[in-house]
Amino acid sequence: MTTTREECAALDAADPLAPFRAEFVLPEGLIYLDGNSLGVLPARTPERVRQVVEQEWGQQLIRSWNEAGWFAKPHTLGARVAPLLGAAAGQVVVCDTTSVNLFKVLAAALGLRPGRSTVLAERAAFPTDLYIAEGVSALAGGGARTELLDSADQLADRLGPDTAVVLLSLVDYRTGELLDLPAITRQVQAAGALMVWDVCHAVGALPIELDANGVDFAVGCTYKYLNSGPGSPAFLYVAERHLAAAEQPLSGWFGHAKPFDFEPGYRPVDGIGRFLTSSPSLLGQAALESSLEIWEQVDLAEVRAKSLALTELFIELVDPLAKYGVEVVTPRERARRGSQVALRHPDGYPVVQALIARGVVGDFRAPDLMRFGFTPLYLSYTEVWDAARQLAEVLESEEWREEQFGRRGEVT
Ligand SMILES: Cc1ncc(COP(=O)(O)O)c(C=O)c1O
Ligand SMILES: Nc1c(O)cccc1C(=O)C[C@H](N)C(=O)O
Repeated sequence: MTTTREECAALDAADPLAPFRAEFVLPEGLIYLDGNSLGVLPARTPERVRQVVEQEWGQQLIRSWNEAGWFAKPHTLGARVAPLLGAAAGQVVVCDTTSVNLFKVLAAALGLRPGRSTVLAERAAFPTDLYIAEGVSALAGGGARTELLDSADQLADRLGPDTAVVLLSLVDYRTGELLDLPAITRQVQAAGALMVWDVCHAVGALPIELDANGVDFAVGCTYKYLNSGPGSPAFLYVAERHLAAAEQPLSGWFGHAKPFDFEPGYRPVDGIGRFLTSSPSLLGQAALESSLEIWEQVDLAEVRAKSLALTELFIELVDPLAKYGVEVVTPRERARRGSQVALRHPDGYPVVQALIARGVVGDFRAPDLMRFGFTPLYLSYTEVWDAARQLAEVLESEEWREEQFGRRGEVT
């Protein structure tokens, strides 16, 4: 028995998260299934950004560094992101980008494991993570190198006395697979290595328990499920027990013990502040501040429950599309699934383009994956039903073959 549109409407009527939809700007007639790449605009954000521009910058000018709390923002925002990560305060700062933060924590982690020189990472990781790991390994000296795993399942064979750090994404950006954070963290630490999680595709999509699982380091972005806008500042987490000894190489003045003493030598401040480098981007932070006001009202258990229900519904509705060559790549087991569904199709690129032309926005990742992100705060069950129907129509009509939708292999 397939779920009907009427049943979806009933699920929407009973949805405890439904009121949050009014918090977001959703373009008329669009079903947005790409919030796993760029989250939508919160309705309250333009006003908050305007206030920072016109009031804090325009009127208060330089006084805002103190009076509007600009200096402290990396910390105050870090403390507000921390609950989304299952982290006590004092271990999270908001700053820079995911790539830059990854550079800092990987270098710090390598420094905490002298005598060990291997970084293990998944071959299928989001490429910037691998590029950064390569860069850090090259700079670390001592023959440090990054080695790639075909999957995290290989850890049992590959962890060894030379493994310094393991870097993994909690949710895979392509397949949407969710890894077992508690078990993997334990396994890595049992081998004497340190665990770094990239939580870009997990934060705001499901509860994350960094402290409870003794994670060493984590990094992530705020422009996906957290809705803070393109290029909004990222965050990093360093477990309290590492803060005294951890050293990061981007030793800019914001990480200095006394930045306004303008000393010639670098002296890192105690605590998580040593992972800061330079002046924060206040406008991006204003947007994050605004979206966090929404997140502070959200129960992450409800988000996870709805996320699983939405992805399950979509999988159920697209399963019959196997007759058009569609294969569900995302794990069906709840415990192994993040908040997106990836479908394999040899002509995934033009199919996604045809779907976008119909007002259903997903995306495509080479070589053949169509990705659909499910954001519980602003997506309804009915929209998921409608999106699956539109996909079925695109495949049935073969309209994706039209010239305008391009061909496989084109870049999005
Ligand atoms: C898993 C993952 N890590 C890192 C990044 C890169 O982040 P940034 O460009 O903000 O450094 C992304 C997305 O862009 C991502 O999906
Ligand atoms: N960060 C992005 C950007 O600056 C431009 C285009 C896309 C992105 C993304 O976030 C891509 C995303 N991480 C992905 O999962 O593919």
